[in-house]
Amino acid sequence: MAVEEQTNTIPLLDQLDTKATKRIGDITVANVTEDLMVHKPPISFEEIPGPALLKLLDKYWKYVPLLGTQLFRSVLINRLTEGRLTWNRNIRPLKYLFNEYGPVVRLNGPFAGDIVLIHRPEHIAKVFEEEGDSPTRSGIDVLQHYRLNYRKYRFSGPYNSQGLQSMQWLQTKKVLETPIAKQINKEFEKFEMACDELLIRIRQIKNRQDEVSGDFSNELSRWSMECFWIFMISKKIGFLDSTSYNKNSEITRFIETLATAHHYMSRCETGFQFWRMIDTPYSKKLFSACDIIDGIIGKYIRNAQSHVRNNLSMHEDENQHRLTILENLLFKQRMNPEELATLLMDMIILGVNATTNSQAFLLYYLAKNPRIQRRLHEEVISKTPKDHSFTSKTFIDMPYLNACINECLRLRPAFPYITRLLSKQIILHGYKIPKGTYIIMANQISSQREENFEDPDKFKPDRWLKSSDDSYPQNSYLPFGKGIRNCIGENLAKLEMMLLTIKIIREFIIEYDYADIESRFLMMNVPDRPLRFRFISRN
Ligand code: HEM
Repeated sequence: MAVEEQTNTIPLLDQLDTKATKRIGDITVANVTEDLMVHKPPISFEEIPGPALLKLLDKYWKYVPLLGTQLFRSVLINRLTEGRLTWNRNIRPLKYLFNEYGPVVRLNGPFAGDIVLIHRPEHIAKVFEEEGDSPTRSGIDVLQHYRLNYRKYRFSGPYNSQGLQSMQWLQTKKVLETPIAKQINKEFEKFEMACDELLIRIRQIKNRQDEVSGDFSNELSRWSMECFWIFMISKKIGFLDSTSYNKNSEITRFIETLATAHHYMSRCETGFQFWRMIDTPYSKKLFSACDIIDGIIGKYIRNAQSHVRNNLSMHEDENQHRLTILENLLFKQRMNPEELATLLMDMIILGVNATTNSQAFLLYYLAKNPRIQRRLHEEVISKTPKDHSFTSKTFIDMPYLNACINECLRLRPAFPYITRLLSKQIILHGYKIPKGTYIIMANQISSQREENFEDPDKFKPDRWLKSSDDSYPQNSYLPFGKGIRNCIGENLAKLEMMLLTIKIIREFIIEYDYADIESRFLMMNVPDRPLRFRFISRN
């Protein structure tokens, strides 16, 4: 019998030997002996509850898909929720499905493979246990389309990679661990400078009531982009320099184009996907934004190529420590420039944007919780006095700051779902789930369920300070994913967020006076209102 089947063995109640008992605390329980165990065969895939199959193509027009392709094929929100939910681009439809059908929900794909939605930590654990050594995740199909069909690239990026490409990428990712850690440590000073520049900018742009304008997210975007390039090429590009705000500057164009690309990527992925057949107004806008981003990225790649050719003799180990991450990818990992361009674009459109939005939510939660902000300020001034020189060790000794970031990512993980394509059959909750099924792990839902986190809707950083005995169930909180396809930028993103938060809190009290900011799902959680924070000087 398969191992999976044995683990689903349960005793039948009417076969319990009630005389043979033992005590656990105040409770008397019947002993269950091996010979009383019965083996329940797994339940077939077809029996997993879920909304009924939609076969008729014409009905399809009524429905709006939620996520990228895999979901597009199946999630027909309006029908699935029997009209009770309108298309609002957030996580509620999935919550509804779990409430309606239980912890394992199957969505039949009228056009392609089925999808299974899960949220329980033990089910998520099982998927990761069985993910194999080259897991595949659902990618951003419209970006894949752009690369493979429009640009005729060979490779569609790490978020999409499968098969051999996936193996190559995972190899590269492993080798990069040490250079990435070194790079983050080495460039502290520059990361600090980027944060200081954002503070200067805040002082300049806030009005007489200390309020910044609605497009403060644009400033955060410049800051996280500056940090990203420091990380990649060890240089400050100047995203926050006053000259770069000029309407015609390349930097302004880059930032605006990034926002455009994000907007239309989300439109293309979540609307009806005509772009698969013909160029649509949205896909045209997305592709021309991607062309601009690709062009700028290409320039950095060419600079790195000529820098290495001109300045370094490439005798392997000798010069390894002098290579930037970008140069390392090009010359040590021998990534071809096309592949590198796709990697950088994904990192920018997804990773840099994720950092921007996570930082925005963090500032919002601090503004809405003045007591928490006060306590954080106390930790900040005691651990990082004015002349403090920052190193990666600074943050280890700041449990409350860490707790605030964890709590923000619990409530607003940048990516509310993690996906995997099953590489083999598994049993979940007694159901047999075949190889090739897409599993959607609703990370945001599991980190907001009462059984995993007490008072789940409240911003309570204290919960992260408890001893490990009281902590949350494993796999109920995975903002950076898990396993070998986890986020490569986790340490960078956390460092950026910590450094900027320290600097802001040291200088300002943050306030926010308007309606609550919720999240909107634009392929990631994005604040649904302008970030009109007040930054009140502490002096
Ligand atoms: C707060 C910020 C960020 C969050 C919350 C975040 C979250 C995630 C998540 C959930 C995944 C999928 C993991 C999985 O499937 O198991 C991921 C993948 C990835 N992230 Fe991030 N990310 C962030 C910032 C960044 C940054 C700044 C970079 C670039 C330096 C980056 C680069 C990547 C890459 C390349 C992958 C694909 C890894 C692979 O397929 O092996 N991320 N990220």
